[in-house]
Amino acid sequence: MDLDESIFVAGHRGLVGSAIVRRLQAAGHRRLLLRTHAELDLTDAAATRAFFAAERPRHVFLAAAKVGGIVANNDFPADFIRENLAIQTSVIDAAWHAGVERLLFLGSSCIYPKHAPQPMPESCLLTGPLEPTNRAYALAKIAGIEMCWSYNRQHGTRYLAAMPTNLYGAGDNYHPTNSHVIPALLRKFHEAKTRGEPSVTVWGSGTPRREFLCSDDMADACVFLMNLPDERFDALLGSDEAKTGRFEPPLVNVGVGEDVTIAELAELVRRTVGYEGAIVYDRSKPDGTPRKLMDVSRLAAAGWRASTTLADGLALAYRDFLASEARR
Ligand SMILES: NC(=O)C1=CN([C@@H]2O[C@H](COP(=O)(O)OP(=O)(O)OC[C@H]3O[C@@H](n4cnc5c(N)ncnc54)[C@H](OP(=O)(O)O)[C@@H]3O)[C@@H](O)[C@H]2O)C=CC1
Ligand SMILES: C[C@H]1O[C@H](OP(=O)(O)OP(=O)(O)OC[C@H]2O[C@@H](n3cnc4c(=O)[nH]c(N)nc43)[C@H](O)[C@@H]2O)[C@@H](O)[C@@H](O)C1=O
Repeated sequence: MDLDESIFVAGHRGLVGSAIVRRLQAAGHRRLLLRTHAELDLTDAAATRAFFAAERPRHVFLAAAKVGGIVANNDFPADFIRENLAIQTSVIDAAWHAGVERLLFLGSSCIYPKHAPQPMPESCLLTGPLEPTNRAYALAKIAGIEMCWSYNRQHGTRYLAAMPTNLYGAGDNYHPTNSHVIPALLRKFHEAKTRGEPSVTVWGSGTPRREFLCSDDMADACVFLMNLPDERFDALLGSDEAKTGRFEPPLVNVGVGEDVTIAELAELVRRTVGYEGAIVYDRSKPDGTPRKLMDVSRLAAAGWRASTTLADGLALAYRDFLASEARR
């Protein structure tokens, strides 16, 4: 991406979108196209197409989505499937009409089967039943991958789908119930410390394993992928199964390649916050997928690795949580 080419970052005020903007600005990109949800509702296909026709972005990072943790996904499946299908359909189709050169669609590791082999390679897509707590969201994301693949096959576009593992970092959603586990635990441990409470309740059994990637690393991976030279970018676009007989969607996992149990994570967050009370488990809350570890060999072969340790990332995230509380 040249520094003067126009780049649309959809969802630029979110966890990942804001990190992508910081990363692009640090690299000197001068023509970022940014619209808030209020300025442009990406579920509105006509408005999205008009925006693309007027602004003609060359590159698109599709980081706008309806996003939430395990309980939000489980409680509002209709919202998750409807909004995500609508956003990605509007943006991918408008990008094609406007002649966008490259588009990066962000999915999620929950697209893979609940009992996928660990670590999960891209090739295990569509090989088994999904985790029920986020099946609606996962199916929307799978449809997004298929859309990228279909537009590439039919229209010769270059749309790549990147599947991030669980993310956290500056600008996260710290809602007590709708958020993901790291922002939720930062809030819970911090509030228990400041109120002098004897224990913190962690959902589920503590046994599920998760892999956590800092949003700044995620943004770095996204920009790395979009900057790959043509031949290496195109190698990630897979192949047309009708012609090759091979199931190779335009898909790349983004993760760190290591995971921890939720109990280990809770202990790390407890130490990060400096809370000295006990941890108790609420087994009435869902565990979700038992394990979700990405096979990141495809991305590593392309030349990218994560650089932030979980301990450093948690310290950064806790500082961000404190800053966001101070602004309230
Ligand atoms: N966070 C995580 O752990 C993971 C995230 N992902 C994926 O990464 C991507 C980014 O997620 P993340 O940054 O965490 O999400 P956030 O919720 O932090 O940000 C999403 C952004 O999309 C915007 N948005 C939502 N709906 C619309 C709409 N209809 N029109 C315009 N803008 C809209 C939001 O704006 P507003 O807030 O104003 O509605 C927000 O700025 C998503 O595709 C997500 O599925 C994948 C795996 C894990
Ligand atoms: C990124 C991913 O995010 C969602 O899936 P998930 O991996 O299950 O994400 P989570 O962060 O919400 O939970 C991880 C684990 O942590 C446990 N847990 C403990 N205590 C809290 C807690 O207080 N809050 C939350 N949210 N979880 C907790 C929780 O019970 C679970 O075992 C998908 O729906 C989907 O959106 C998706 O793609």
